[in-house]
Amino acid sequence: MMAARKPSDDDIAIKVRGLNNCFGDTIIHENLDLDVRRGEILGVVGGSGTGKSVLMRSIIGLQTPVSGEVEVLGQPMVGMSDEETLAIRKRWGIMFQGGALFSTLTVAENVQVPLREFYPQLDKPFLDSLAAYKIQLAGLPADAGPKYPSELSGGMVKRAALSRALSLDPELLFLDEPTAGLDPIGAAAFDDLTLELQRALGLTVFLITHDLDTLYAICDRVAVLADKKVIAVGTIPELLKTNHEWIQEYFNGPRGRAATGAAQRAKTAAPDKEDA
Ligand SMILES: Nc1ncnc2c1ncn2[C@@H]1O[C@H](COP(=O)(O)OP(=O)(O)OP(=O)(O)O)[C@@H](O)[C@H]1O
Repeated sequence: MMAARKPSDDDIAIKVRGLNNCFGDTIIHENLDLDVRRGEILGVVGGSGTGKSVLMRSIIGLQTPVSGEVEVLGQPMVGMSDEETLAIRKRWGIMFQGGALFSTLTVAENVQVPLREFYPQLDKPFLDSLAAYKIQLAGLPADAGPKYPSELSGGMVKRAALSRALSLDPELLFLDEPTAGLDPIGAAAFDDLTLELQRALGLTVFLITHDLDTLYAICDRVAVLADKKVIAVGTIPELLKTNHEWIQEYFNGPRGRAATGAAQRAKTAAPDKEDA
């Protein structure tokens, strides 16, 4: 296990500079800059269609930007050799929106997909035991392994997707709207799990969300996408000091106020809990 380190500007896991993306005539990102500190949970928020998923796809190399630089764990993502691409892909895990599990594979087989791709020499008993461990790590019961995604509840699908994202022991975890569609209790449980795993495994987490409770509960900092770029990055109290209309509406609207109240009540109930 890695020792917990305080995330700092001196240790950047993901660096994005001058990113430009467009589809046809539609500009999605214009000169977007972002730093994700190693060891932090960075929440990424923004209105629908502001380009959060496209940003994630640009970082992991699924979207070739028109221009700009992306560096992940010190590795420039443009112009990589095949070996470099494989080496960097081993170091991250991704949970796509909705889980994106293979419906014809069981949970255990889904978890084994990245393991088989990167370590084809592993034999079946070893793959089975690795999958069982990852399934347990994501808080699923052991009997979830042989089940198909269609046999799982929404919360279990998320956990299965998380266990697959953890299959390669990643340093970086990308989560695209992990609590979308979960009831509040399920969402809070998933947040707790994310935080627990992040702390225990020393992960850096890039977390796209619309869920204000998630931001308050587990994110170290929040990056706000608007006007085709990241308009602000900081802790929630720091963001609240900015005058941007969307930020004020988002955090000070009825849902934002409810989430602030809930976070304050949780803090009062557990005053020694580390600030998120
Ligand atoms: N492959 C594509 N081809 C054309 N347009 C695309 C493509 N992918 C995304 N877009 C467009 O880019 C914009 C940003 O999409 P993106 O999915 O990144 O938004 P988002 O901020 O993640 O939204 P949401 O919060 O609704 O998930 C949208 O207008 C979308 O329609």
